[in-house]
Amino acid sequence: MDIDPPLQETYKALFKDARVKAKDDQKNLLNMVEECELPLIDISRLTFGHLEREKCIKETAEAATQWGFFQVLNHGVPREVLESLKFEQMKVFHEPFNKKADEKFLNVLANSYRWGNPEATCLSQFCWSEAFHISLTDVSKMREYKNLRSTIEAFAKTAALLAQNLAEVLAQNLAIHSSFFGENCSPSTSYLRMNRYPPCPISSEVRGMMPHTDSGFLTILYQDQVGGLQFMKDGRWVSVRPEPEALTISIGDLFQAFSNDVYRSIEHRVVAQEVERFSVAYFYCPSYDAVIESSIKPVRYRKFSFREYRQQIRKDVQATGDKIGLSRFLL
Ligand SMILES: O=C(O)CCC(=O)C(=O)O
Ligand SMILES: [Fe+2]
Repeated sequence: MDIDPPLQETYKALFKDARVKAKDDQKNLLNMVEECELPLIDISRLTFGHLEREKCIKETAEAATQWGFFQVLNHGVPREVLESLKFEQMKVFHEPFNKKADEKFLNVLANSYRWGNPEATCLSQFCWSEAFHISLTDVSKMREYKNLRSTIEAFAKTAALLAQNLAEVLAQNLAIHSSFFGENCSPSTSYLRMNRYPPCPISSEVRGMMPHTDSGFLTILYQDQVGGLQFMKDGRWVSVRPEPEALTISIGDLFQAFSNDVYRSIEHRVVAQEVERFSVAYFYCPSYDAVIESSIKPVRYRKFSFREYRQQIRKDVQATGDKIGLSRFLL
Protein backbone atom coordinates (compact mmCIF):
# COMPACT_ATOMS: atom_id res chain seq x y z
CA MET A 1 0.00 0.00 0.00
CA ASP A 2 1.19 3.46 -0.86
CA ILE A 3 2.71 5.55 1.91
CA ASP A 4 2.65 8.86 -0.01
CA PRO A 5 -0.39 11.11 0.05
CA PRO A 6 -1.96 11.49 -3.42
CA LEU A 7 -0.46 14.94 -3.99
CA GLN A 8 -0.31 15.06 -7.76
CA GLU A 9 -3.70 13.42 -8.32
CA THR A 10 -5.55 15.62 -5.85
CA TYR A 11 -4.03 18.90 -6.99
CA LYS A 12 -4.04 18.11 -10.76
CA ALA A 13 -5.54 21.45 -11.71
CA LEU A 14 -2.84 23.46 -9.93
CA PHE A 15 -0.06 21.50 -11.63
CA LYS A 16 -1.46 21.87 -15.13
CA ASP A 17 -1.22 25.68 -15.01
CA ALA A 18 2.20 25.61 -13.43
CA ARG A 19 3.78 23.40 -16.09
CA VAL A 20 3.10 25.97 -18.76
CA LYS A 21 4.29 28.82 -16.59
CA ALA A 22 7.48 27.08 -15.48
CA LYS A 23 8.59 26.59 -19.08
CA ASP A 24 8.31 30.31 -19.76
CA ASP A 25 9.91 31.43 -16.60
CA GLN A 26 13.36 30.06 -15.86
CA LYS A 27 13.46 32.08 -12.64
CA ASN A 28 11.08 29.50 -11.29
CA LEU A 29 13.98 27.16 -10.71
CA LEU A 30 13.64 27.12 -6.98
CA ASN A 31 16.90 25.31 -6.39
CA MET A 32 19.07 27.88 -8.12
CA VAL A 33 19.78 30.03 -5.11
CA GLU A 34 22.97 30.76 -3.23
CA GLU A 35 23.90 28.54 -0.33
CA CYS A 36 25.06 30.31 2.79
CA GLU A 37 26.73 29.51 6.05
CA LEU A 38 24.47 30.56 8.87
CA PRO A 39 26.02 31.87 12.08
CA LEU A 40 27.05 28.75 14.00
CA ILE A 41 27.12 29.34 17.75
CA ASP A 42 28.53 27.04 20.41
CA ILE A 43 26.11 27.80 23.23
CA SER A 44 27.95 25.76 25.85
CA ARG A 45 29.86 29.06 26.24
CA LEU A 46 26.79 30.45 28.06
CA THR A 47 27.88 28.38 31.05
CA PHE A 48 31.52 29.55 30.96
CA GLY A 49 32.95 32.59 32.77
CA HIS A 50 31.42 36.05 32.53
CA LEU A 51 33.45 37.24 29.54
CA GLU A 52 32.84 34.19 27.36
CA ARG A 53 29.12 34.21 28.28
CA GLU A 54 28.80 37.87 27.31
CA LYS A 55 30.51 37.19 23.98
CA CYS A 56 28.15 34.30 23.29
CA ILE A 57 25.08 36.42 24.17
CA LYS A 58 26.30 39.13 21.82
CA GLU A 59 26.77 36.67 18.94
CA THR A 60 23.32 35.15 19.53
CA ALA A 61 21.63 38.55 19.64
CA GLU A 62 23.47 39.68 16.50
CA ALA A 63 22.35 36.54 14.66
CA ALA A 64 18.75 37.09 15.79
CA THR A 65 18.88 40.71 14.66
CA GLN A 66 20.71 40.38 11.35
CA TRP A 67 19.61 36.94 10.22
CA GLY A 68 16.62 35.78 12.27
CA PHE A 69 18.15 32.33 11.64
CA PHE A 70 21.18 30.64 13.17
CA GLN A 71 22.50 27.22 14.14
CA VAL A 72 23.55 26.14 17.63
CA LEU A 73 26.06 23.53 18.76
CA ASN A 74 26.27 21.84 22.17
CA HIS A 75 22.59 22.64 22.56
CA GLY A 76 21.80 20.09 25.28
CA VAL A 77 19.46 17.87 23.24
CA PRO A 78 21.18 14.46 23.40
CA ARG A 79 22.24 12.94 20.09
CA GLU A 80 20.53 9.61 20.94
CA VAL A 81 17.22 11.45 21.39
CA LEU A 82 17.57 13.12 17.99
CA GLU A 83 18.52 9.85 16.29
CA SER A 84 15.61 8.08 17.90
CA LEU A 85 13.26 10.92 16.88
CA LYS A 86 14.31 10.51 13.25
CA PHE A 87 13.86 6.74 13.43
CA GLU A 88 10.42 6.85 15.09
CA GLN A 89 9.26 9.66 12.83
CA MET A 90 10.23 7.61 9.78
CA LYS A 91 8.30 4.65 11.12
CA VAL A 92 5.01 6.55 11.41
CA PHE A 93 5.39 8.35 8.10
CA HIS A 94 6.09 5.02 6.39
CA GLU A 95 2.71 3.68 7.44
CA PRO A 96 0.20 3.46 4.57
CA PHE A 97 -1.43 6.77 3.65
CA ASN A 98 -4.93 5.49 4.51
CA LYS A 99 -3.83 4.64 8.00
CA LYS A 100 -2.19 8.03 8.58
CA ALA A 101 -5.27 9.82 7.26
CA ASP A 102 -7.54 8.01 9.72
CA GLU A 103 -8.80 10.48 12.34
CA LYS A 104 -7.94 8.14 15.16
CA PHE A 105 -4.34 7.57 14.10
CA LEU A 106 -1.91 8.51 16.92
CA ASN A 107 -4.96 9.43 19.06
CA VAL A 108 -4.17 13.14 18.95
CA LEU A 109 -6.38 15.95 17.65
CA ALA A 110 -8.40 15.11 14.52
CA ASN A 111 -6.71 17.50 12.10
CA SER A 112 -3.20 16.69 13.22
CA TYR A 113 -2.27 14.96 9.94
CA ARG A 114 -2.01 17.40 7.01
CA TRP A 115 -0.76 17.06 3.46
CA GLY A 116 -0.69 19.37 0.46
CA ASN A 117 -2.65 22.53 1.20
CA PRO A 118 -6.44 22.34 0.93
CA GLU A 119 -6.61 26.14 0.87
CA ALA A 120 -4.18 26.55 -2.05
CA THR A 121 -5.62 28.57 -4.91
CA CYS A 122 -2.41 28.52 -6.99
CA LEU A 123 0.76 26.44 -7.11
CA SER A 124 2.78 28.92 -5.06
CA GLN A 125 0.51 28.09 -2.11
CA PHE A 126 0.95 24.36 -2.54
CA CYS A 127 3.08 22.15 -0.26
CA TRP A 128 4.66 18.92 -1.48
CA SER A 129 4.75 17.52 2.04
CA GLU A 130 2.89 15.76 4.79
CA ALA A 131 3.03 16.64 8.48
CA PHE A 132 1.77 15.79 11.93
CA HIS A 133 0.99 18.87 14.03
CA ILE A 134 1.00 17.87 17.65
CA SER A 135 0.19 19.98 20.68
CA LEU A 136 2.50 18.87 23.47
CA THR A 137 -0.52 18.59 25.79
CA ASP A 138 -1.71 15.73 23.57
CA VAL A 139 1.41 13.60 23.52
CA SER A 140 0.46 11.71 26.67
CA LYS A 141 -2.67 10.47 24.84
CA MET A 142 -0.68 8.53 22.23
CA ARG A 143 -1.36 4.92 23.01
CA GLU A 144 -0.10 2.82 20.15
CA TYR A 145 3.18 4.38 19.18
CA LYS A 146 4.82 4.15 22.58
CA ASN A 147 8.40 4.64 21.38
CA LEU A 148 7.43 7.70 19.38
CA ARG A 149 5.63 9.08 22.42
CA SER A 150 8.56 8.58 24.81
CA THR A 151 10.99 10.00 22.25
CA ILE A 152 8.85 13.10 21.69
CA GLU A 153 8.62 13.53 25.46
CA ALA A 154 12.40 13.31 25.84
CA PHE A 155 12.95 15.69 22.94
CA ALA A 156 10.35 18.20 24.16
CA LYS A 157 11.86 18.26 27.64
CA THR A 158 15.32 19.29 26.44
CA ALA A 159 14.01 21.48 23.60
CA ALA A 160 11.94 23.46 26.14
CA LEU A 161 15.04 24.11 28.24
CA LEU A 162 17.02 25.17 25.20
CA ALA A 163 14.23 27.46 23.99
CA GLN A 164 13.77 29.11 27.37
CA ASN A 165 17.51 29.58 27.74
CA LEU A 166 17.82 31.23 24.32
CA ALA A 167 14.70 33.36 24.83
CA GLU A 168 15.98 34.64 28.19
CA VAL A 169 19.39 35.42 26.80
CA LEU A 170 17.83 37.35 23.90
CA ALA A 171 15.50 39.24 26.25
CA GLN A 172 18.30 40.07 28.71
CA ASN A 173 20.33 41.50 25.88
CA LEU A 174 17.55 44.07 25.34
CA ALA A 175 17.13 44.64 29.06
CA ILE A 176 13.53 43.39 28.88
CA HIS A 177 11.83 41.20 31.49
CA SER A 178 13.07 37.67 30.88
CA SER A 179 10.89 36.15 33.65
CA PHE A 180 8.06 36.37 31.07
CA PHE A 181 9.08 33.07 29.48
CA GLY A 182 9.15 31.03 32.67
CA GLU A 183 5.77 32.51 33.67
CA ASN A 184 3.95 32.10 30.35
CA CYS A 185 5.49 29.17 28.50
CA SER A 186 5.16 25.74 30.08
CA PRO A 187 6.25 22.39 28.62
CA SER A 188 2.67 21.80 27.44
CA THR A 189 2.02 25.12 25.66
CA SER A 190 4.42 24.43 22.79
CA TYR A 191 3.86 22.51 19.55
CA LEU A 192 5.71 20.01 17.49
CA ARG A 193 5.47 19.51 13.74
CA MET A 194 6.96 16.43 12.14
CA ASN A 195 7.47 17.03 8.44
CA ARG A 196 8.07 14.58 5.63
CA TYR A 197 8.79 15.72 2.08
CA PRO A 198 8.12 12.76 -0.24
CA PRO A 199 10.47 12.34 -3.23
CA CYS A 200 9.24 14.78 -5.84
CA PRO A 201 9.43 14.03 -9.59
CA ILE A 202 8.96 17.72 -10.50
CA SER A 203 11.08 19.21 -7.75
CA SER A 204 12.30 22.24 -9.66
CA GLU A 205 8.74 23.51 -9.99
CA VAL A 206 7.28 22.79 -6.59
CA ARG A 207 7.78 23.86 -3.02
CA GLY A 208 7.85 21.44 -0.13
CA MET A 209 6.50 24.20 2.06
CA MET A 210 5.28 27.60 0.98
CA PRO A 211 6.99 30.77 2.24
CA HIS A 212 5.86 31.57 5.78
CA THR A 213 7.01 32.89 9.12
CA ASP A 214 6.63 30.83 12.29
CA SER A 215 4.17 32.16 14.83
CA GLY A 216 5.71 31.28 18.21
CA PHE A 217 8.62 32.90 20.06
CA LEU A 218 11.25 30.74 18.46
CA THR A 219 11.54 27.52 16.54
CA ILE A 220 14.04 24.75 17.08
CA LEU A 221 14.44 22.75 13.90
CA TYR A 222 15.98 19.33 13.61
CA GLN A 223 16.55 18.46 9.97
CA ASP A 224 18.28 15.62 8.18
CA GLN A 225 21.20 16.21 5.81
CA VAL A 226 19.20 16.43 2.55
CA GLY A 227 18.74 20.22 2.57
CA GLY A 228 16.01 22.30 0.94
CA LEU A 229 15.32 24.90 3.61
CA GLN A 230 15.67 28.46 2.31
CA PHE A 231 15.13 31.83 3.94
CA MET A 232 15.04 35.48 2.93
CA LYS A 233 18.24 37.46 3.39
CA ASP A 234 18.42 41.02 2.09
CA GLY A 235 15.60 40.44 -0.38
CA ARG A 236 16.96 37.15 -1.79
CA TRP A 237 16.34 33.49 -1.06
CA VAL A 238 19.35 31.68 0.36
CA SER A 239 19.72 27.98 1.19
CA VAL A 240 20.69 26.63 4.57
CA ARG A 241 23.43 24.01 4.49
CA PRO A 242 22.51 21.49 7.23
CA GLU A 243 25.18 21.00 9.92
CA PRO A 244 25.20 17.43 11.22
CA GLU A 245 25.60 18.28 14.93
CA ALA A 246 23.63 21.51 15.00
CA LEU A 247 20.02 22.52 15.53
CA THR A 248 18.62 25.40 13.49
CA ILE A 249 16.98 28.22 15.45
CA SER A 250 14.65 30.77 13.95
CA ILE A 251 12.97 33.78 15.50
CA GLY A 252 9.16 33.67 15.36
CA ASP A 253 6.49 36.38 15.10
CA LEU A 254 5.89 36.67 18.84
CA PHE A 255 9.55 37.46 19.49
CA GLN A 256 9.54 40.07 16.76
CA ALA A 257 6.59 41.83 18.46
CA PHE A 258 8.02 41.29 21.96
CA SER A 259 11.35 42.82 20.89
CA ASN A 260 9.61 45.64 18.99
CA ASP A 261 11.20 44.52 15.67
CA VAL A 262 14.76 44.19 16.97
CA TYR A 263 14.72 40.43 16.37
CA ARG A 264 13.24 39.39 13.04
CA SER A 265 10.83 36.64 12.16
CA ILE A 266 12.10 35.77 8.70
CA GLU A 267 10.17 34.26 5.83
CA HIS A 268 11.35 30.78 4.93
CA ARG A 269 10.29 27.96 2.62
CA VAL A 270 11.30 24.46 1.69
CA VAL A 271 12.13 23.39 -1.83
CA ALA A 272 10.94 19.92 -2.82
CA GLN A 273 13.71 17.42 -3.54
CA GLU A 274 14.08 14.28 -5.64
CA VAL A 275 14.80 12.35 -2.46
CA GLU A 276 12.78 12.01 0.71
CA ARG A 277 13.48 14.54 3.46
CA PHE A 278 12.50 14.74 7.13
CA SER A 279 12.44 17.51 9.71
CA VAL A 280 10.96 18.20 13.12
CA ALA A 281 10.07 21.71 14.23
CA TYR A 282 9.53 22.59 17.89
CA PHE A 283 7.55 25.81 18.22
CA TYR A 284 8.19 27.51 21.56
CA CYS A 285 4.85 29.13 22.42
CA PRO A 286 3.12 30.69 25.46
CA SER A 287 -0.33 29.83 26.80
CA TYR A 288 -3.26 31.19 24.78
CA ASP A 289 -3.97 33.82 27.42
CA ALA A 290 -0.43 35.24 27.44
CA VAL A 291 -0.38 38.87 26.33
CA ILE A 292 2.40 39.98 24.01
CA GLU A 293 3.49 43.55 24.56
CA SER A 294 6.92 45.09 24.10
CA SER A 295 8.47 47.23 26.81
CA ILE A 296 10.63 48.98 24.20
CA LYS A 297 9.13 52.35 23.30
CA PRO A 298 7.62 53.59 21.04
CA VAL A 299 5.78 50.29 20.55
CA ARG A 300 5.07 49.28 16.97
CA TYR A 301 2.38 46.69 17.67
CA ARG A 302 -0.75 46.88 19.77
CA LYS A 303 -0.79 44.33 22.54
CA PHE A 304 -2.51 41.04 21.75
CA SER A 305 -3.00 37.63 23.29
CA PHE A 306 -1.59 34.53 21.65
CA ARG A 307 -5.20 33.30 21.27
CA GLU A 308 -6.09 36.45 19.32
CA TYR A 309 -3.03 35.99 17.12
CA ARG A 310 -3.89 32.37 16.27
CA GLN A 311 -7.51 33.23 15.54
CA GLN A 312 -6.52 36.06 13.20
CA ILE A 313 -4.15 33.78 11.30
CA ARG A 314 -6.82 31.11 10.91
CA LYS A 315 -9.31 33.69 9.62
CA ASP A 316 -6.84 35.11 7.08
CA VAL A 317 -5.76 31.69 5.84
CA GLN A 318 -9.37 30.64 5.32
CA ALA A 319 -10.16 33.84 3.46
CA THR A 320 -7.04 34.21 1.29
CA GLY A 321 -5.01 30.98 1.47
CA ASP A 322 -2.20 32.98 3.10
CA LYS A 323 -1.17 33.98 6.59
CA ILE A 324 -0.96 37.75 6.98
CA GLY A 325 0.65 37.69 10.40
CA LEU A 326 2.14 40.51 12.44
CA SER A 327 1.30 43.37 10.11
CA ARG A 328 -2.32 42.95 11.27
CA PHE A 329 -1.28 44.24 14.67
CA LEU A 330 0.83 47.24 13.63
CA LEU A 331 -0.16 50.51 15.27
O1 LIG B 1 11.43 21.41 7.05
C1 LIG B 1 12.03 22.47 7.26
O2 LIG B 1 13.23 22.60 7.07
C2 LIG B 1 11.28 23.68 7.73
C3 LIG B 1 9.95 23.39 8.32
C4 LIG B 1 9.23 24.61 8.73
O3 LIG B 1 9.54 25.71 8.35
C5 LIG B 1 8.08 24.48 9.63
O4 LIG B 1 7.69 23.35 9.98
O5 LIG B 1 7.53 25.55 10.02
FE1 LIG C 1 8.59 27.27 9.51
